[in-house]
Amino acid sequence: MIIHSPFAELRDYLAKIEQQFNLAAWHNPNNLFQLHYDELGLSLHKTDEKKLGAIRVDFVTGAAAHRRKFGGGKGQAIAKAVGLNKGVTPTVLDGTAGLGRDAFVLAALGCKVILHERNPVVAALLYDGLQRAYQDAEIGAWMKENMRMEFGSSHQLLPRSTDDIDVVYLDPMYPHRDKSALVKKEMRVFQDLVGQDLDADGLLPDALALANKRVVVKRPDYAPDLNHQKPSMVIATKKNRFDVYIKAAMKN
Ligand SMILES: C[S@@+](CC[C@H](N)C(=O)[O-])C[C@H]1O[C@@H](n2cnc3c(N)ncnc32)[C@H](O)[C@@H]1O
Repeated sequence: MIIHSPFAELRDYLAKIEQQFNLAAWHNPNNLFQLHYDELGLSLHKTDEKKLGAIRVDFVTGAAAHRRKFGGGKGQAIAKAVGLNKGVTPTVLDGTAGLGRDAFVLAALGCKVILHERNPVVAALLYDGLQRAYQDAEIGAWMKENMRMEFGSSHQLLPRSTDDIDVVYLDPMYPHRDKSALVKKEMRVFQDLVGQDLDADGLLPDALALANKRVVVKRPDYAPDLNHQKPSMVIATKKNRFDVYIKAAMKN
């Protein structure tokens, strides 16, 4: 897979991304997926579903900017799940980063977040989104301080981590029941791009070994417990739940 772009001056940067994430070796079934780089950065397109539009990572404008300014509050389920309290801002390792949405929510709430992503195409999108954010005059320094990614599988990276991690956050893919338009476009593309993360159970023991305080697993409400392991507590939202495995109390 190569990155298409009208900008000749970006060839070196794009070649670096192609190389870093080994995009040439990635199996692109029937050339279904394409990567483009335009004035808004790197984006993914699915050629048989033009209506879906582009999928890209944007930490700087739109919904991300709003969230950064207004946070979303420590009352929201994800904040409760990772144990955010007054004065407590844990270091979180997001072992299944995807496009970094949840990681950004956590960073906006004050956490320092390390992101792991193993899918080369998703990792390239995430990397480019982070690079553009790092260069932003307003949030660049804050982003560099609070969000960094590592390309690879958490199956290898979690046991090797030397970071002092309070919380490991996991949100592996799980088969969606709902095939209707209700399933967000991004989720549908992800199903085809990434598959089902059938090896996700194996992440829990490594996550529990690494986290000082807790492991949080995001699941659709109908999914079984990860690794068939009962959580210490469950925080339910409309369609998802956060299974929380507590190791130690959150303190400053
Ligand atoms: C459901 S998405 C995560 C979405 C993410 N929480 C967000 O808010 O954008 C799951 C992602 O985890 C990645 N993933 C699954 N297992 C992984 C592993 N063992 N190591 C690294 N990434 C993994 C998949 O490639 C996929 O991109």
